[in-house]
Amino acid sequence: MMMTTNLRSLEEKSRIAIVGAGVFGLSTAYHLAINGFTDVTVFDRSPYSNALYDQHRGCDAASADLNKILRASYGNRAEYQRLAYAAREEWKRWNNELRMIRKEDLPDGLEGVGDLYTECGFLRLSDSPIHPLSEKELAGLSNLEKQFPEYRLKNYIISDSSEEERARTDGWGHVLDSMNWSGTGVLDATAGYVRADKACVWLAKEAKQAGVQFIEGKLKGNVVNLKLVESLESLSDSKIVEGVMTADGVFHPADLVIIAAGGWTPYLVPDTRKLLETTAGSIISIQLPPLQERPDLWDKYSGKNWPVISQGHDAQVYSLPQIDGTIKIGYRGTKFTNYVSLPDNTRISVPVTAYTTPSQTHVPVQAIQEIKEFIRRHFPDLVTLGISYTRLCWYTDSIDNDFLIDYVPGYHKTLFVASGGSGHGFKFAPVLGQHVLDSLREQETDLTKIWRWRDVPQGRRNGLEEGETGPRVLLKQTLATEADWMSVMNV
Ligand SMILES: Cc1cc2nc3c(=O)[nH]c(=O)nc-3n(C[C@H](O)[C@H](O)[C@H](O)COP(=O)(O)OP(=O)(O)OC[C@H]3O[C@@H](n4cnc5c(N)ncnc54)[C@H](O)[C@@H]3O)c2cc1C
Repeated sequence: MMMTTNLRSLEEKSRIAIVGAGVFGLSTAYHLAINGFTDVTVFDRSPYSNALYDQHRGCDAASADLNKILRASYGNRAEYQRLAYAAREEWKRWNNELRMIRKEDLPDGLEGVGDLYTECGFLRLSDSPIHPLSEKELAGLSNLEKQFPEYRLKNYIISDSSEEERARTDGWGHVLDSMNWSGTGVLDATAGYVRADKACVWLAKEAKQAGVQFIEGKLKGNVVNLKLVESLESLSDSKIVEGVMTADGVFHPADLVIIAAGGWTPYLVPDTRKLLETTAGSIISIQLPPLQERPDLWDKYSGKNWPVISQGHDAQVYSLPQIDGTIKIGYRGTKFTNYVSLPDNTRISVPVTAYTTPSQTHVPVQAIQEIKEFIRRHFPDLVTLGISYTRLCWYTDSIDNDFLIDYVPGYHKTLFVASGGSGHGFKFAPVLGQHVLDSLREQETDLTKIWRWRDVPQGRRNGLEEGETGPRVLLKQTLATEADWMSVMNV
């Protein structure tokens, strides 16, 4: 068969296969469908957007999580600030939509969910007299204040712990008092948290209603290969993807394949390996005693009384308010990598699926120690409760923290990548796909420009190589031994 080398054009009837049902895949699918695309299929090997799946166990998707932070303070990155506020409006709209649904009509998995977005505020702490924000971030704040008057009104910079300062925090002083904390901090009362797992269920439901097909499961949803047009496979600069192969041996033809596979993206698309690297963040949970026993703790740590709190530059350790009695605390100070050898002798970092009980050893000791210190200092009333579970959560870091959303060069517009969430992608779930669509249509905007395929800046190449010292460490070198694990886990 003669193959054309013309670029494929995107049409509403194009067969589009999306690999990955995290927020990048789900949001893209949803926005394609509501914009008239009629043949969109999402593949995922973990059916975690399905209400019946236990979100927290055995799933390596970054999006499958209890909650995520929504904030708009983005250093001096006005594009993300604007996008975060646009997303915030949509999260509020989703809240309203959910509130309008009668209890008995709520979709499976969303029973009793309440709001998807809770505006509880975000308090960033530093113990040093130096402000917790860098100069760059401070410049960003003043930029935000200029653009968003609401932000100016609801952003409190606390430079000491005086009564007067506390009085200026609109009632948030009780949090500082309870933490027995004095130092510098910034409280952004226009931020909060979103229910991550529930939002995926909601977005998947919306996408299905708009006509998106889902193929999920270990075999039928597991994309093992991109199928290239045979006669062109040997010509490296002239490839056409004609569909995906799943682990059950079925070939699914497609005019366009969108890879939104989170930490597995560099594995599936070798071309992305210079731009993306998969690294782990560590999460622990503390389970409060049952509500009947300790209503005071449930109340104190609920989003109506308690903000998201972080400490250190770039929120090295952070905690979120309780959900159903679970308090999540994360550590992001060191990036942990998991390099494996591929059959072609390249080595890349890939996710380890890790839901662990306290007796297992999958979270780096360093992370646990930093988190324990954070708990001891700021949550003295939780110390005796101990850690109920630990989990690695896999980031897909791009070289510059900007997402990677574009056609992969050399595939005649049959292969597209939507990934590189770099630890801050979730909050954009409601609006992200809209901008992916701009990229698909090759419309140049502020966002498509920063997310497009790019060259690795000079001198940055080594930043993505194995074994780099400093803030990136090989995971296997950092795990606790079974013998010392139990003592590490006791707060
Ligand atoms: C610890 C942690 C904390 C974070 N905190 C925040 C936060 O507070 N606020 C915020 O905005 N963002 C946060 N993020 C970032 C955010 O979670 C991510 O940017 C976002 O969830 C990435 O979504 P994704 O769709 O790219 O990937 P994922 O959610 O990882 O989804 C990828 C999907 O692809 C599937 N997949 C992979 N390979 C295949 C295959 N071969 N076949 C079929 N399916 C496949 C996987 O099963 C998975 O479901 C955090 C991330 C981490 C790790």
